[in-house]
Amino acid sequence: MTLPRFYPIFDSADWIARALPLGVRLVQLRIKDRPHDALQTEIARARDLCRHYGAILVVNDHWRLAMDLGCGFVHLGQEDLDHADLPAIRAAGLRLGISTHDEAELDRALACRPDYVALGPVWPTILKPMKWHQQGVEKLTGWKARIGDIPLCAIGGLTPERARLALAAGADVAAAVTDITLNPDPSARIREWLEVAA
Ligand SMILES: Cc1ncc(COP(=O)(O)OP(=O)(O)O)c(N)n1
Ligand SMILES: Cc1nc(C(=O)O)sc1CCOP(=O)(O)O
Ligand SMILES: [Mg+2]
Repeated sequence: MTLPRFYPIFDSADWIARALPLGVRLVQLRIKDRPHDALQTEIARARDLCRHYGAILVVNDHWRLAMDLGCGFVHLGQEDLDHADLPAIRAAGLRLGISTHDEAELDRALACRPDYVALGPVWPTILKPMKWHQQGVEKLTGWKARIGDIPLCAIGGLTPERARLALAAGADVAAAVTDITLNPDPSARIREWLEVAA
C-alpha cells in the first residue's frame, strides 16, 4: 500500500482537527494514561474527523478500542505485541504498523505481516526515554532493503530538513511529534512538512 509521506503524531483529537484542514492525510492518535471513557471519546472524534477529511487515522496502542470503534489502522510497539490479539485485529480488517529498533524486532515485525514498519529513533528524541539513542539515517537504507515493498516509516527527532534525508535514504514515510507540537507556530511548521512530503 502507498501511504502519505508526512505522518504527524498527536495526543488529542483537537490537534488532529487543527492539522487536517492544512492537508494532513495520515495521522496517529497517541494517548497515554487517560481513563477508558476519555480515550473512547477522543478516538471516536479523531475517527470522525479523519473520515470527514478522507485521512487515514492510526490509533496507537489501544487496538481493542480501535476495533470496537470501527477504526482502520493501529500502531503497536514490541511490548504491545506481547498482549495484542493479532488474529482478532486482522479479522476485524485493521491495518497494522509496528515499531522496530533492531534486527530481532524487525524479524518479529515481519512475521506479523505489517502494513508498515517503523524504525527509530533515527535521530535522538526528547519525547520519551529510549534504550536506543540514535539509529542513524543509513540504517533506513538497510531496513528498506530488508522489507521491500512494505512502507518504511522513519521516526525520532525528525524535522522537515531531516525528513528529506530520511526519505532519500529509503524511508517512505516520515513521522514527527515534538517538531510540531513544541513549535511556536505549529500550523506553519505543518505546512513546511507538507512541502517536503509533496
Ligand atoms: C510511527 C510510530 N513509530 C513508533 C512508535 C512507537 O511505538 P511504541 O514502541 O509502542 O511506543 P509508544 O508510542 O506506544 O510509546 C509509534 N507510536 N509510532
Ligand atoms: C513515539 C516514538 N517512538 C519512537 C521509536 O523509535 O520507536 S521515537 C518516538 C518519539 C518521536 O517523537 P519526536 O518526533 O518528537 O522525536
Ligand atoms: Mg505502544
